[in-house]
Amino acid sequence: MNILLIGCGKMGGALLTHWLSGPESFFIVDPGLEIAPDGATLVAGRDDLAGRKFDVVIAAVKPQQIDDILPQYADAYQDDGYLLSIAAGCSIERLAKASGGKPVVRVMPNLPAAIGRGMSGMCASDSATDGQKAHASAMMERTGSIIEVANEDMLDRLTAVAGSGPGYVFEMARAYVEAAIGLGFAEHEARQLVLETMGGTIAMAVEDGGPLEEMRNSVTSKNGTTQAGLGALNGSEDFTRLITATLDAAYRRAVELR
Ligand SMILES: NC(=O)C1=CN([C@@H]2O[C@H](COP(=O)(O)OP(=O)(O)OC[C@H]3O[C@@H](n4cnc5c(N)ncnc54)[C@H](O)[C@@H]3O)[C@@H](O)[C@H]2O)C=CC1
Ligand SMILES: O=C(O)[C@@H]1CCC=N1
Repeated sequence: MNILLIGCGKMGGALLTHWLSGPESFFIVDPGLEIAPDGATLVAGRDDLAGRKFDVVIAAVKPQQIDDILPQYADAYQDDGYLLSIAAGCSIERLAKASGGKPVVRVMPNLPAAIGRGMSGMCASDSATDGQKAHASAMMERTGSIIEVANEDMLDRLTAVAGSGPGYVFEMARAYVEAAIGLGFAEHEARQLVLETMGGTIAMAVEDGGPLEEMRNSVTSKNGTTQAGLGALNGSEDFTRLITATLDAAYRRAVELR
C-alpha cells in the first residue's frame, strides 16, 4: 500500500515515526524537509510523482492551506483510494471537494502521539468504506488510542478537548513550575517536582479508574495544606470557569476553520 503524506511538520512528523512501523510505503511531500525520514521517500511535489497513484493521501498541512494544496494531488489517488486529514476544523465537505470527490476520513490526533501516547478521534464521510475506516483506525492505533465519534461536530468538540489538550497541559505545567520556582526551588528541581507530581497523579488516576473527586479528596486533609491550596485554586469555581472557557474558545475556533 502506497501512502502520500502531504505536510510532515510537528504533527505529521510525529505520526509518521509510528506509521513507519507498519506495512505501508510512505512518500512525503513537504517543502520544509531536506532529507526524508528513515524508511520514507521524499518527493519534491506533484510533478515529481511520475504518475504514481496512492491508496491513501494524508493531509497534514494547515487547515488554511487545504484548498490550495490538495487539488494539486486530486489525480494521485488509486481508484479505491481515500483522503485522511488531520487538519483541525476543515470539514469533510471541503476535503471531499479538494480531493476531487474521494472518500474522506477525518482524524484528530494529539501531540503525545510522538511517544505513542496519542489520543485521537475519527469520523468519516458516508462514502468511506469499512475497510478504509479500519485502515485509518489501525494507523492511528500505532500512535496511541482512538475513538470514533458520531459526527463532524463531535470531532470539532474532541479537537477542543484532546487535539489542543496538550497545549493546555503544557501551559498548566509551565505555570506550576514557575510558581514552584517562586517558592524557592531551582528550575531543575521545580521541573522534576511538578512533572513527576503531574505524571504520577495522572498514572494513578488511570490505574485506579475511580471518581476523580474521590481521588482528590483522598489527598485533602481537613484544614490541611491541600484544602488551603484548593481553596485558592478553585474555591469560587474560577478554575472550572477558566477550563470551560478554554474548551469553548477552542471549539469555536474549530467551527470557524470548517
Ligand atoms: N500540532 C498539533 O498538536 C496538532 C496539529 N494538527 C493539525 O495538523 C496540521 C499540521 O499542523 P502542525 O504539524 O502543527 O504544523 P506544522 O507547521 O508543524 O506542519 C505543517 C507542514 O506543512 C508543510 N507544508 C507547507 N506547505 C506545504 C506544501 N505546499 N506541501 C506540503 N507540505 C507543506 C510545512 O513545511 C510544515 O512542515 C494542521 O492542520 C493542524 O490542525 C492536529 C492535531 C494536533
Ligand atoms: O492549534 C491547532 O489548531 C492544532 C489543532 C489541534 C492542536 N493544534
